[in-house]
Amino acid sequence: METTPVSEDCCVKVAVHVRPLIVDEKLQGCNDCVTVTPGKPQVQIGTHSFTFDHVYGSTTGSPASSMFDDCIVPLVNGLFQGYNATVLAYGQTGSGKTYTMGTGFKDGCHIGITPQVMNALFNKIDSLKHQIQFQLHVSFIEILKEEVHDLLDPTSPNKSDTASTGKVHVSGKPPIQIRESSNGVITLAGSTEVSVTTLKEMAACLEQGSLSRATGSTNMNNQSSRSHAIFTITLEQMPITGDGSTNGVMNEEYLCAKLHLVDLAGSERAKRTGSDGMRFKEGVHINKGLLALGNVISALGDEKKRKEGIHVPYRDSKLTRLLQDSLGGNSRTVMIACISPADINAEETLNTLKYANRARNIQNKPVVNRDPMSNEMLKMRQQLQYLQAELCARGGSDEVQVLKERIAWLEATNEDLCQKLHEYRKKCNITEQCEIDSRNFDEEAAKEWEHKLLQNTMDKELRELNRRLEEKESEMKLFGGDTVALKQHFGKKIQELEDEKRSVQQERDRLLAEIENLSAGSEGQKQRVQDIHAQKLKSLEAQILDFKRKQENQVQVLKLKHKSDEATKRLQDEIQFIKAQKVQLQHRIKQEAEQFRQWKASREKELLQLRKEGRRNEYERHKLQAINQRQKMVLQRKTEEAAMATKRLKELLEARKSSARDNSGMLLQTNEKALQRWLEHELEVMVNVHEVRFEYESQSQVYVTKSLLCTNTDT
Ligand SMILES: Nc1ncnc2c1ncn2[C@@H]1O[C@H](COP(=O)(O)OP(=O)(O)OP(=O)(O)O)[C@@H](O)[C@H]1O
Repeated sequence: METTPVSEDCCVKVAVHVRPLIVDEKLQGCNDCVTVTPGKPQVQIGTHSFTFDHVYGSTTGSPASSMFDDCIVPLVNGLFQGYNATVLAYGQTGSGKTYTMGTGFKDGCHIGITPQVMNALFNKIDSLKHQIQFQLHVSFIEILKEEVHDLLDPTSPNKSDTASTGKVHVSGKPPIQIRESSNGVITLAGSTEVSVTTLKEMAACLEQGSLSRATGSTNMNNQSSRSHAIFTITLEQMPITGDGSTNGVMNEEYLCAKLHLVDLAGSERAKRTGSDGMRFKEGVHINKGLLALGNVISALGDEKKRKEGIHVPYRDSKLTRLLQDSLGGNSRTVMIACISPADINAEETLNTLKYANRARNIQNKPVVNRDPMSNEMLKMRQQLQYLQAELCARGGSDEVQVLKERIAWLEATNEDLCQKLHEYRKKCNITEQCEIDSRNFDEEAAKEWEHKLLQNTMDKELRELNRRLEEKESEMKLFGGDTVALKQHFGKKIQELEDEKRSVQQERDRLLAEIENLSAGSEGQKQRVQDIHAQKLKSLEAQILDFKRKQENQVQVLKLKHKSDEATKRLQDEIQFIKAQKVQLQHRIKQEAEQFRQWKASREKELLQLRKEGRRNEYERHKLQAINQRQKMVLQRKTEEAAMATKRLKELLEARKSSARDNSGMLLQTNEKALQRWLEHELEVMVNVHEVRFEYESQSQVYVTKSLLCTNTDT
């Protein structure tokens, strides 16, 4: 989707929503510490005072019911004119963001901005459906611990059961990738875009996504959103022609706009939310994303820094990357800062107000989003109209033929463009289909596929640029030829006029000479000569008139030449622009190929490493096998020795029995001690053998696992 050139500069609008004290806060005996100046969009907290575009809630602020009409209706209307829009709810945990946005579907009850947007959208569509054909798509994603998850993934199980228990849950699909297209538009590869035709269908998407969203219980909110959620509505429109059909590929009125409804996770302090373990980790990610958002707002909100062209750190988090267009880009944006009036939250409330105050300085540049091919055609048509006007101004002359040829050529180009637009749309559909299919590939295949697709797209773009360049250059040649023809024509006319001027001067000289002679002649002769002179004067006057007309023609020709020079200049600029685009694209192709090469090289290095490890494990295994073999032999020997010793022991016992009375007690004692030492030694050897065997078996297990891994990666 391309956009028309700069349309308007507009600041991010900021509204504050002060929620009432909730039961928990009342039970803790909290006091209201936020004051709203009656009749003014002004908030005071302690010694600080802030002015915003609107302030809702509290006893003296505007009623929250007017928030939709004041802030959101202009954005919805803008969608129908092709302007992107964003509504962003920001604030500490438990301050009422989800309540305000209406993205927390609860017990079938819909309150908040999103359901109201859906109603307004369908009401407007209903009133325009006879003139315009609409197409609506919705997507719903969440950013959870720096991963983007699809909340409308039809393959993920229904989470309604877990949601009600307050347990954190996530979508089953792999995280979605953020991509930036050639014209800088941020897209989500692989997120579900549901086509909807009725309010009911859209509401069902909101419900499904809300139920799938990660929520969890903290000390500050028993149903706290643990992720940033973005509900996006895409509105495409195409006027219907008199015969009831849409204008299709020939239409330059095709518009497409997106509305992002963003419910951010709340900023929180682990101490106050009482979060530990998983909830603590979530909190860290939430705060990191919000910090990155704060840095972006600071960079954009500081006029001095902006003028100095300071780097805006959009790439520091997924959240800021996705909101790139909403903050400082192609979107009309409203930020709703949600605050709690309770004095225990005073510090967080002050921070939120400071944050929101900085956001007011952000300048966006929303533009009407049109189809690129339609734009190109619009330009061609304007050129055609200009040439037709030029043709009328020239009347019938030699150049008419040249212009007619150019018009025919332009019409042929126009047709060619229509055909290309048709093919382009078809390819887009195929690409979309391919993208859906590719979700099932494993990571490596997907990466290769993505690289090929990107290279193909960029090659196509390059071919298209070359084609346009050729076209413009041949057009330039035509203009060049045109200029030569004009010059020849102009030179010829000047020569003709010079000749005529000379002959008129000669005639005038001759007449003057005759007048001189006339004074010397008779009366009758005088009369005759006077008649002749009257006639000649008449014809001279006619010649002068003709001369004047030709001079006027000459002026016309000069004007045309001037216009032609301007058109040549324009073409030259266009050619320069296309050439610059071409260089950029070639650079990108090179960069992308280099990135892919590096990725491939690191992947191969990893494989090599794994193979090396495999070989090392194999060697270890052999070593352990040898040790084991040795230990087995020792064991065998010791077992034999043990058998021998047992035998000896038996014999000794026998001997002891038989000569108990005869032998002295001393000898028996010595034998028993030797036997005990031997038994201890045997025991130690057996323990050693057992340990070695255990080690061998566990190493074998590790080896088998790694070999399996290696085999999988090789395949
Ligand atoms: N304007 C309001 N009027 C009445 N109750 C409200 C209002 N705003 C919020 N609440 C209540 O306050 C509680 C917290 O609101 P909510 O869940 O919307 O906060 P949150 O900012 O989204 O929190 P988190 O960032 O933790 O998700 C809820 O019980 C909600 O019903």
